[in-house]
Amino acid sequence: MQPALSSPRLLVVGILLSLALIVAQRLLPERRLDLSDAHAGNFHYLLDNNEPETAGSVGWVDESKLHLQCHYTRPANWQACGMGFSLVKEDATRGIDLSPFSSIELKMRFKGPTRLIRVGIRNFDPRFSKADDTNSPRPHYVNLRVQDLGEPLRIDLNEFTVPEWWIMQKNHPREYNRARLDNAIQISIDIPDELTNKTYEMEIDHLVLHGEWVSREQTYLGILVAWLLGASLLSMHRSVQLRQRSRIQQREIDALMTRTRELRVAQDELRRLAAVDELTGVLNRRGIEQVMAELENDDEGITIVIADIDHFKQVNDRHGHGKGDEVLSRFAALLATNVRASDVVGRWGGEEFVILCRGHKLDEASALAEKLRDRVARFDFDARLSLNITASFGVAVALPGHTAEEAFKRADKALYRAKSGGRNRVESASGSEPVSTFL
Ligand SMILES: Nc1nc2c(ncn2[C@@H]2O[C@H](COP(=O)(O)OP(=O)(O)OP(=O)(O)O)[C@@H](O)[C@H]2O)c(=O)[nH]1
Repeated sequence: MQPALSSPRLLVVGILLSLALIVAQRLLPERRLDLSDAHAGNFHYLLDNNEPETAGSVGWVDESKLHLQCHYTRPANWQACGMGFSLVKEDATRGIDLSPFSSIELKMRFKGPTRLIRVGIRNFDPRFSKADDTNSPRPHYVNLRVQDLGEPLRIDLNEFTVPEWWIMQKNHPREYNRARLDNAIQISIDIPDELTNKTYEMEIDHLVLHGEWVSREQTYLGILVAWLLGASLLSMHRSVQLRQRSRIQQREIDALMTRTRELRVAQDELRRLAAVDELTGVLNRRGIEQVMAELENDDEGITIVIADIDHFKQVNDRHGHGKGDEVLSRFAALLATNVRASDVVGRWGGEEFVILCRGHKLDEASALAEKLRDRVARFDFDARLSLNITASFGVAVALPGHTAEEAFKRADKALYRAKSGGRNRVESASGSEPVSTFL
């Protein structure tokens, strides 16, 4: 199944969102600050000299304070003709950060015998500017040709430069002379020319700062950061998912291994049960055959003792089949407890049992059979009934390299002799040769 947060789907969503942001940035309305708007409470003032009465006249033509005329009648130390637009409110040292703005739009009319007018921006820099020194805020200027003033002009804020005369005059460290408009307190328009005995008139139609609410650079940076953030979140999400998946897989592997172990134990138990006689708990015929096959390959040879209960039919007849079963169980237990741990006891069938021992010493095997015979004869199989039984034993050995099957046949023949010789006896097959067919 495709996960809800699939990578291709996220990629498409991310691309669409990025495109939408780029388009939205372009469609956003402009940031505007109209300094010529008479109703916006902007403060305009005249740029003139200190003694306008004596030196001439600079004044507003009407109450809009956007239209001025100046005429100096005699030269003075310092003269000015222009208007200023204040960018401060109560605190004269705190202006406007113009970095969100990119340009100034200016439309004005001008009359007078000069070729250039000057647009200036004063930036208050607390490192060296003083509130009571109007020349201390760093000036930035752009000169405009009078002949270009017929049409509205767009002046890029990057065009403004710090004038040399100010740099010379102040002698500040170099970094103070760099153009910087982060705390602009005034924008001015004036005439950088000879003023005496000349008449100038200027009228501002509009003076508007333009900028973007969110710049293109900010938009692209935002998109880039969002992509990086998204990619990191996605890779974190994926790594958590992978870790969870690997934990689940590990748990499944553990469960499988546990199940395999359980199955192996159950299989071993089944195998064991398949080789065990249900009534007596010793090996059954299948189990005996397996052990015989294993011992056959042994270097030490194999000893086979066959034990057969005498007249067992009478036990069943006299005491019932249930009692007969009990006797069989006890007989098996008696054999098992009287042989070595390395010997194997099994029930061949009915009342016939087999003891398999490693080695091929016939006298030792006969002694073992004799011991068992004696124990059986003296064992009380039921205290209440005083049930005593006897058993006959046939013994044979197979030398290394000889088959157990052949030794088994000889042990069986020996057992037959024990039975026919009166029972409650041990008979051993002489040697280890194959049994002749007429025996
Ligand atoms: N209770 C019981 N009896 C069994 C079982 N298997 C075989 N028998 C009985 O064992 C008896 C064997 O009898 P026979 O083969 O005549 O041998 P026997 O009576 O022991 O006589 P000999 O072997 O000649 O001494 C039969 O009556 C079988 O029914 C068993 O699992 N339980």
